[in-house]
Amino acid sequence: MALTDQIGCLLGSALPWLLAVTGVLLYLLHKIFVLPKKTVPPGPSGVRLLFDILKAVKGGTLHLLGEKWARQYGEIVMCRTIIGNFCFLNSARLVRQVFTDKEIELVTNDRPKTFTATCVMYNSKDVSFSDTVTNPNWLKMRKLLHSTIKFYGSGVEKFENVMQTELCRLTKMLETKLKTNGGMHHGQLEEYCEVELEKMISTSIQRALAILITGEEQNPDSKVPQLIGDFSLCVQRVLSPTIESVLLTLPFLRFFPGTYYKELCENTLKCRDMLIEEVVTKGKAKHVPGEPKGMIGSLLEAQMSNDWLKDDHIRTLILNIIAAAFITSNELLKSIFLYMVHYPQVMKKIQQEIDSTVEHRAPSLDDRRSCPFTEAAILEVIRITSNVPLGVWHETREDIVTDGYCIPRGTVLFENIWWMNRDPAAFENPEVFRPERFLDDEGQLLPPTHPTRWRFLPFGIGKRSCPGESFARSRAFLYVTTLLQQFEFLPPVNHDLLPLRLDSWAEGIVLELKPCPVAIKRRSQQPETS
Ligand code: HEM
Repeated sequence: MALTDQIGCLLGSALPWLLAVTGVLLYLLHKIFVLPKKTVPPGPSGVRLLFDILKAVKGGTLHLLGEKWARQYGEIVMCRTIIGNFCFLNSARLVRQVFTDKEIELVTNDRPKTFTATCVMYNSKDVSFSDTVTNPNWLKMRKLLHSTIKFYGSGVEKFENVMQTELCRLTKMLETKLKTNGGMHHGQLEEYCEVELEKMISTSIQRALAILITGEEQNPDSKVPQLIGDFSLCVQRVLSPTIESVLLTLPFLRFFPGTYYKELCENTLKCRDMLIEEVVTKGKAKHVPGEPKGMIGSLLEAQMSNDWLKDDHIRTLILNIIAAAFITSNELLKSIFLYMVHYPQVMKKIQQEIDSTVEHRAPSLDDRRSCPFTEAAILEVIRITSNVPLGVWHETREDIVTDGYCIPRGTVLFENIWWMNRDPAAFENPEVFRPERFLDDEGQLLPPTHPTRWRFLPFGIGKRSCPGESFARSRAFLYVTTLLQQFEFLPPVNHDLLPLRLDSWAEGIVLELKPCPVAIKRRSQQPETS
């Protein structure tokens, strides 16, 4: 055999070995020099992990598990399981970086697939639970939703008038209740009575929302306020992590006779369709071009100049606004008044501020500037209750690298609002209810650029941040000032006062305060009603 043939033969038989060794070497080099830059974030692992997650989802305590892991692993926590990857973002710095960094924001702001979007939101045609992939009109819809809420949400005369009229109705109703139910309180005959906080607040918000959306006064037989409450409650149930995860995995259960899932889905769709009929179909029939009434009117007006805006889009926009505005505001207001009962000294300070600035007239949104303590108290309730504890979940569309860690494509991202508001590195003595933490030395509200406010992200940040922040805070201000101007909120006499304990709030994407009776009493220096 010629020498060249022998070399060829030798090389031929050694080639696979050469390739294998080179491959291993390249892999090791890659592992040593490239992979460290793409290290997966720290986090729990092992056989118990999936069990712990499922148990927390079932018990509605995923935010508490997130808190435990944040304490254990730090700013970023990754859980890799056979059902998917979950990543907890545990600081404002990191949340800002992941959701607003120009290099990655386009791939960190999608939503994971949900049963709610598919089933309730007409096959993902909405804003809250869809994204640019599932809904090609998402960006245009989000802008429209923002302008609709903004126009009706803050500083606008119409919003203020509607809220003041509704609050006047609510205070009159409470006065009538006081007159008819007056009784003994602390040994003295006084006009006080017990009210069910949740009923009082939710009925009032339902009415106000009905007027803002339809642009019409609601006569006593209008079905809209009740439907707003019923639909929102159904969405809150479907969206609870337990139900949502079961229905997402086994969607056929919604057709399974005799199950809670079937009943819940049927009720949700029934309420949705009745609400759409009352608001959108009837609103369309009454709409006069050029004379829009309410939010539905302005959406119908926008439809005339936007070919892409179909009826399904208008329906989902209305459903998104109703569910988001009702559930969150309802929970926030209930929590605020419960905190007032537990912290009478804070209630008194708010009342003093109202007495000295608003005096006897009806509070207005302009008064926000001269009532910094009230504004701070509202922010402090938002902080301490963190009632949207893990935000609305995001999903990564591609692998991303942040802080040197690699978060793979398809990972569900949780903005760990619950922990961020409890992190002692962000808020001193976080477990203490102290509105002053949002005030400067002169008693003025800290500006949004101040480090304390910068670390406070209860409404999210970036492309998916809550478009209803201003709406929610303006509305809370009008409720708090109007009711505290006229009433004291006290512990109930015939029931125990609901304690400020973790288990006083039930699970959900928005934590829900349990039934909470409180007593009210007319303030001794009675301001005039408007
Ligand atoms: C205390 C009151 C509220 C809180 C704490 C709150 C909080 C949040 C949070 C954390 C998100 C998710 C942000 C993200 O994905 O990064 C969100 C989204 C949203 N909120 Fe709010 N919210 C409140 C009130 C409202 C109100 C009153 C409205 C409507 C008028 C509203 C409408 C929405 C909508 C439509 C989204 C989805 C936005 C999107 O997916 O692009 N929210 N909210």
